[in-house]
Amino acid sequence: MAQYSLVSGSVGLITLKNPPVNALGAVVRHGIVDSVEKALSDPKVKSVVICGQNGMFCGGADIKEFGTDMKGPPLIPMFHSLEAANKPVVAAIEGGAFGGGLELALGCHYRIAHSKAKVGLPEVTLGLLPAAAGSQRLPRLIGVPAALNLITTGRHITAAEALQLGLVDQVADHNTVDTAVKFAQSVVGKSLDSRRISNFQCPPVPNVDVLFEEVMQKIRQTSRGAIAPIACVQAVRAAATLPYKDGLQKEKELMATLFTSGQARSLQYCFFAQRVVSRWSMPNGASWDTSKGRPIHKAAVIGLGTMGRGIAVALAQTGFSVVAVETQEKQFMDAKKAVAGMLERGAKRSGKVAAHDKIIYSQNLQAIADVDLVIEAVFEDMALKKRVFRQLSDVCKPGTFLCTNTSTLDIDQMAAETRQPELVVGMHFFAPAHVMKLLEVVYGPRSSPEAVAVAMQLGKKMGKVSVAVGNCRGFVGNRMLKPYRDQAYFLLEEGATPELIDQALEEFGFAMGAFKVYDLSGLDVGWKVRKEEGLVLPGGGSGKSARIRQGVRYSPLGDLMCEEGRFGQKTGRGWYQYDKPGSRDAKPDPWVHRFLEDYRARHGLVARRISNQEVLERCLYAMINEGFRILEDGIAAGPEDIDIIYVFGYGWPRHRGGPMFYANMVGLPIVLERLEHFAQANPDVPTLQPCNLLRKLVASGSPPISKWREAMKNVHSQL
Ligand SMILES: CCCCCCCCCCCCC/C=C/C(=O)SCCNC(=O)CCNC(=O)[C@H](O)C(C)(C)COP(=O)(O)OP(=O)(O)OC[C@H]1O[C@@H](n2cnc3c(N)ncnc32)[C@H](O)[C@@H]1OP(=O)(O)O
Repeated sequence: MAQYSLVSGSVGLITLKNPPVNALGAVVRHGIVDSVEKALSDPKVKSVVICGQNGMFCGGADIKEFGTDMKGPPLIPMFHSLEAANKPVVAAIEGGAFGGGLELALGCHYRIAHSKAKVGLPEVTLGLLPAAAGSQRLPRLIGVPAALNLITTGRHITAAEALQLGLVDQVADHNTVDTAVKFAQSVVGKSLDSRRISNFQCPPVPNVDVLFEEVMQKIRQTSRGAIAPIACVQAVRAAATLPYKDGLQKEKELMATLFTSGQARSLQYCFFAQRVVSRWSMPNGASWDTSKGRPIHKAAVIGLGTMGRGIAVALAQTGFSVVAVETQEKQFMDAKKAVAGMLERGAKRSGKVAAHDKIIYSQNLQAIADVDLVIEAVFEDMALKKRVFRQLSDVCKPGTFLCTNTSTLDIDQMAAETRQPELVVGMHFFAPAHVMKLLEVVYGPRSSPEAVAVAMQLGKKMGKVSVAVGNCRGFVGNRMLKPYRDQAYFLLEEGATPELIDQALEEFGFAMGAFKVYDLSGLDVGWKVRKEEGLVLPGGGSGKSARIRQGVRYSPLGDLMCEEGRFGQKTGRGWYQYDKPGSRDAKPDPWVHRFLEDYRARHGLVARRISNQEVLERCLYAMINEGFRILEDGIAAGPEDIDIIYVFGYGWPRHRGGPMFYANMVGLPIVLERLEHFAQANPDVPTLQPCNLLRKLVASGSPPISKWREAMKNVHSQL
């Protein structure tokens, strides 16, 4: 609702009330219309202030309404009547004004923001554009280049930046509503014509065509198939080149295309999924609302390789005191230098002081005796990790949380080496750990809810999107990656090239195809793991054993590449060729094509034409099938957890919602039918066998993804 009151004898105060963010649902819109009518018709009222309750102006249109019939007053006429009012209307922005909330403020004659408030037009992140005239008013107010930047990125800006851009008229340090009321009284009687933004001409831009062409080109390169950023550019272009009324018409047409698009549905799903996963739960019933964490003041990082360095930086930048331990002399010296550089660069980017004084370096494990939490990031070797956990258990004070950054290993085996296994959890960061947003928090059978709560809270403080998952090989992310990668290799055997597969995946929207990722992360990493698992045979093996291991289909292609010393970018040769070791510019390599042809000839394989569609179906459906198995096994609490892991940690295009949402969009019967087809053709690939949960969902009429958790409960109770 919106509450109306008369304050200071002559100011009509309209307070938006729709917790938690005062979104502009139908009831609020009715409230605004009624309140404005009251204010404008009351002769005692000389000016109007609009604010939001509980220190929050407005989070925008109510996203939950988008899938409904959206009754109630529409936003555009409402904002026009505010702008046309003959009494000054002032927006008092506390907390934030986003999307429709900022568009409401742009319909007002003046805007006053609290110094801690943020504003923005994040519609693009929801697959939309600011279609309540925001795409037309903002460029008229702050100019085309600045508006283009805000509208196409959706970024939230501070009140200080908004003031600098001319988006707000004043910044208040204390009571924003009081300041706005006084301000509203002070402008009574002043002409309002110059305050009605829709009357403004866009400030002229030299070479407007060149500017839009450049921006469009950049967006086409970076948007990876997302349509909303392109529509945003087109809408701002209309503002720059057309009269307001025509621009508004263009905005409406563009919005009509976006509003019902699959991309908008996917992005809005991601918005809510991100919030769903923060409300974690464990199979034993413990959850975010019943389990309290403990405050962490001082943390330690053990092992200063690539991951340990990033984790130490992320902790220090968040404000934690960190003890960074590395026992090997050379690594220790290198790490100190590297961490200092990372902190300097971070400080330069953020404009803050580099947090050097937050880190104490040590080569001695005794230095961590008084820390509250340890994150172990030593080499991915179980024997080593077990030894470290034994030592940690001896050295640390009782009650210290012991976390491991392992990406695949069994955290329960590490917990078994400690005196308090309930305090052990996985904190799986993604490289580079100070940049990547995802954190998998892994609980084992003995992890306490308190330990999970601590890791989840720590992740949140560090600005990570944290997802709680169960303990299994590879957890969620890496477990699902395996069948995807297996399929990519099998497709090479069957006739594809790395470029063909990567192109299909990149056109789908992945930041990088499977083989470019291999080259980036190093082919030797997986080779080492496979050797430890006893999968690697010299020369790739021969005869029957060449393409079968432990009874299932296996491609030795990755092993053979490593035998050739082709480890990827670091050696300047991998699935692609590079100008020099360390270079990132991947070029197709005729050597690889010959290598594949020889391999096929040796194994009697006849290359066939492989379509992009087959690449997507084989790689993605195999991955999705594993996702269903993960749900069936109770490793992830719901499809949202899997999707958020993939969007934030594995380059899955956000506008496709995540693998499980994508399966839901494609249609579960289609996914099932294709998996059955591929499984029949590849009986030696068990990961293509459709799993029970998928079959049961299809048998029960393919409920929408929001109902899968319920369906999963039934499956679990039947198992
Ligand atoms: C067929 C043709 C049709 C044609 C066209 C029809 C057009 C009709 C539509 C017209 C619309 C025009 C344009 C306007 C569009 C918009 O305004 S879209 C919304 C834009 N706003 C946003 O993107 C902001 C989203 N919210 C946030 O970023 C954050 O929530 C916040 C505001 C910064 C606050 O953050 P924080 O304090 O961390 O809280 P959260 O945990 O994120 O959120 C708290 C709960 O509030 C819910 N929520 C937040 N915003 C909204 C919202 N806009 N609508 C609904 N719900 C919202 C959020 O989900 C949380 O809920 P719970 O998880 O249940 O706690």
